[in-house]
Amino acid sequence: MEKQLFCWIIVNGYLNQKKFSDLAVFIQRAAEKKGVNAKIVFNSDVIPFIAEGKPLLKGKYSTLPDFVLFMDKDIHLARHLEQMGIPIYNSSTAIELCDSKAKTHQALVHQGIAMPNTVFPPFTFEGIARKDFDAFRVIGKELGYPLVIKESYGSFGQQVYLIENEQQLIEKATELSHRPFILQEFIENSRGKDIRLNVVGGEVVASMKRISETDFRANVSAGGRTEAYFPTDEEKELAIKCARILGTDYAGVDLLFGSNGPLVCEVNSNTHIVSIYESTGINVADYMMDFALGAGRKGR
Ligand SMILES: Nc1ncnc2c1ncn2[C@@H]1O[C@H](COP(=O)(O)OP(=O)(O)OP(=O)(O)O)[C@@H](O)[C@H]1O
Repeated sequence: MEKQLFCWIIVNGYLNQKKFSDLAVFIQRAAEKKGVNAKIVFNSDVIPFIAEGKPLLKGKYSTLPDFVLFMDKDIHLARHLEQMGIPIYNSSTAIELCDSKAKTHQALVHQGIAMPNTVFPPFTFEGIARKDFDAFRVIGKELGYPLVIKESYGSFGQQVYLIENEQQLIEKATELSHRPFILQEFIENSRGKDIRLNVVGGEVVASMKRISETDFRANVSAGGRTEAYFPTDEEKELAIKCARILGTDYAGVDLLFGSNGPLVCEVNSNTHIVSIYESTGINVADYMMDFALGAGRKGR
């Protein structure tokens, strides 16, 4: 009899526990349907450490998994598991590139990917460079107003700000002086709407449109609603290309409606697939499981 496979679904143990638990249970059900024994593991419950030059784990577990679906952004844990020889999806490199909006845009820039004009402002962790507001005045003139500030590390639209004028720009740059961020031209044509394309193993498997009547951000947590969406070939191609360049096995690729075609907004390595199921009836977790089960044979 074939040995039953055992996987971990790793989710964040610190933030919004309910949201991450719902996501993990959703994936766990998909695993069970395929005969895989899946355990939900919070990143806070496993501690990577190096002892006598070897990567080891301490924490609440008794058996190591055959593979891991990594739905968190804990890059050190992800890399540590790889160093222990455990196959993980997505890879730590892909997670790292998606986690930082600055790194995502820089990874995509030479690859013919359409994106909003984007600026990487002067930055030091001491906040010194931010005191040079002349640079921001130049950036404001270059991008025009309104413009968008996005903290490099953020989710659910909570660290994305619409800046209407120079005064607001200086205030926000001061407020964020110790946190990395990027600035972008505001894509007026996409105000309050965007699309999310879920790409698994190089194919678009589900898509939805997010719409907000009240906020420039289309995020559901910012009051947006979702509906099923049928992407154009151009949109699909762009999403697949972004997922491939960033090395993701599965990704939620967000696109904006540019006036001359789709523009990449960002790429999520730990995409929340429950709302896309609710609006399309498509269970992305089934595809993710198939990918993980087949990846050994096909290679990444
Ligand atoms: N340059 C832009 N022009 C117009 N709207 C934008 C722009 N960038 C972002 N938005 C809007 O703001 C929302 C949040 O931005 P973004 O996706 O980059 O942040 P996030 O916090 O990572 O969101 P998520 O959790 O959905 O991944 C987008 O879904 C989009 O509706």
